[in-house]
Amino acid sequence: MPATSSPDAHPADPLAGLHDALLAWLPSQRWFPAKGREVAGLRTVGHAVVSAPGETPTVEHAVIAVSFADASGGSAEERYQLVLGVQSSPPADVEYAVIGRRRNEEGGDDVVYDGLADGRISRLFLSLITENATRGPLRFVAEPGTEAPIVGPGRPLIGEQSNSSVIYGERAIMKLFRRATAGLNPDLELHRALGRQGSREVAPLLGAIEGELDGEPMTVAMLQSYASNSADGWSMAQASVRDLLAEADLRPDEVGGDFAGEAHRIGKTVAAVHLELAAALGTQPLDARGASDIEAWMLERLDRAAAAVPGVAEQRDAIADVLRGVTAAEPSSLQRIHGDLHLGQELRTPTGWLVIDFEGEPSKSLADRVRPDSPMRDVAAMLRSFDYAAFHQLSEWEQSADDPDPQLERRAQEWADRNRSAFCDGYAEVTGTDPRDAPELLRAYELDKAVYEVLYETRNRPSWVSIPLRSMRRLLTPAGRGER
Ligand SMILES: Nc1ncnc2c1ncn2[C@@H]1O[C@H](COP(=O)(O)OP(=O)(O)O)[C@@H](O)[C@H]1O
Ligand SMILES: O=P(O)(O)O[C@H]1O[C@H](CO)[C@@H](O[C@H]2O[C@H](CO)[C@@H](O)[C@H](O)[C@H]2O)[C@H](O)[C@H]1O
Repeated sequence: MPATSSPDAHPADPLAGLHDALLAWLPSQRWFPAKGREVAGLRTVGHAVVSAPGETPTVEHAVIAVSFADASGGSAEERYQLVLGVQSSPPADVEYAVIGRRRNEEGGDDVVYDGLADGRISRLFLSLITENATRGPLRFVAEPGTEAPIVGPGRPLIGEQSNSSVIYGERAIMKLFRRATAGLNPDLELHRALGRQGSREVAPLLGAIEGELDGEPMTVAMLQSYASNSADGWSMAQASVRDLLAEADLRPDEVGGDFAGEAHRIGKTVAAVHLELAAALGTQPLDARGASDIEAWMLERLDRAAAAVPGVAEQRDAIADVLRGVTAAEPSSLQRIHGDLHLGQELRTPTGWLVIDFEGEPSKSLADRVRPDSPMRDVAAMLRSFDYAAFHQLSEWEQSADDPDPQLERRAQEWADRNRSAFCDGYAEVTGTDPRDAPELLRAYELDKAVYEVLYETRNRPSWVSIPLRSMRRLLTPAGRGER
């Protein structure tokens, strides 16, 4: 069935003439997560003009609701934020971002385009933040006590992103949250809490844009200090694994580009963030009741993954047994955590590591993303990421080689073990608690993450799914239990 604009779109809907163009444009946007799903319709649920009368271009902020024909791949309807530039003839450098044309009040046509592509619009947003301005329902707020960045145009960040960011002259970075959700976005909330705690493990928050959805506050965007001259942990780890697989006769500690020193530092950084989050936002005991709630969420998501992926369904009962390890574990504590940690969420700066993107797993509801959880979830997610780094290279190598080499698989496993262990050592040094001392809890969280990843990869990057499937099998064997 072809996608149509919603029949209940109000004639006064300012985007009414643009629905079909938007429906054609959305699937080509990296941040639009529902690429494979059949779209049933679109309606505008929020709209405001942000530019002042007479300002060129006209800038609009909109929230659209996209509904899907098939609800089994996720929610039946998802809401997204748009910043739109509107001008009869916009400059040539935003041509690539054009969405479509819309009739204007004079009876002519305007071009409507993705506003973040236009340096004039990103400059306007930055100056409104520094002025603590209000435009319609949008409030632009500078973070108290921070130095105002020099106002200038931003350049859109090109790369793999769930949201959309613009960078201001290597000084600041603004992220527009694409998924529109009523409530305070945890990325903003936790950056604010950590910044006020004096954290050196996150980039300082410089400001935010706040709006409204369903009569509640909503986070539109977040501005923070830009760490220039930084590299992300995933790229660095990939370079290290590449060196190892090229020198298959050597051990991970013998080749150039050994990553264990960095893995140890990342462990210390994650531990410091956990201590700071606990100090800023408190802790609560992980008692029998809390553990049984966590077990119930894990089992629920296991069943969702099993319904979608046969490889998970086959192992469902064995996985469930491991997940029940959460209730068998010693009492510990719950607190706010990162929630979706991986090597790509760590930036190596000349002075240390920064943790970014505290939004939590993108497919979870806001209520689930802000729920206190065990810090073990983050630790387990990092351990998974070391596995990913090692085995992603191997699976690529295997796909291109005629004759798979078992020696390389052993080497990749050595790389993962060495770095997982260095990470845990670093974590234990700072918190005084070694994650490996709670092996059943750690294993349950690692397996829960692997199950999530199998579903994530099936929906987003099917050629990667063998990586978490391989780990899932390893975590179900007795040999996969030991961390040391
Ligand atoms: N403070 C920062 N300094 C430098 N680069 C950053 C900073 N924050 C984010 N980035 C870059 O932007 C990318 C996307 O940021 P992220 O917060 O992960 O966005 P998303 O939620 O869209 O995935 C990161 O991978 C990193 O390259
Ligand atoms: O970065 P996001 O918050 O959008 O997180 C999602 O995408 C991640 C991939 O970009 C995904 O992470 C998985 O792949 C990583 C390698 O690309 C690997 O390091 C992680 O360990 C693995 O989980 C993440 O799960 C997903 O929520």
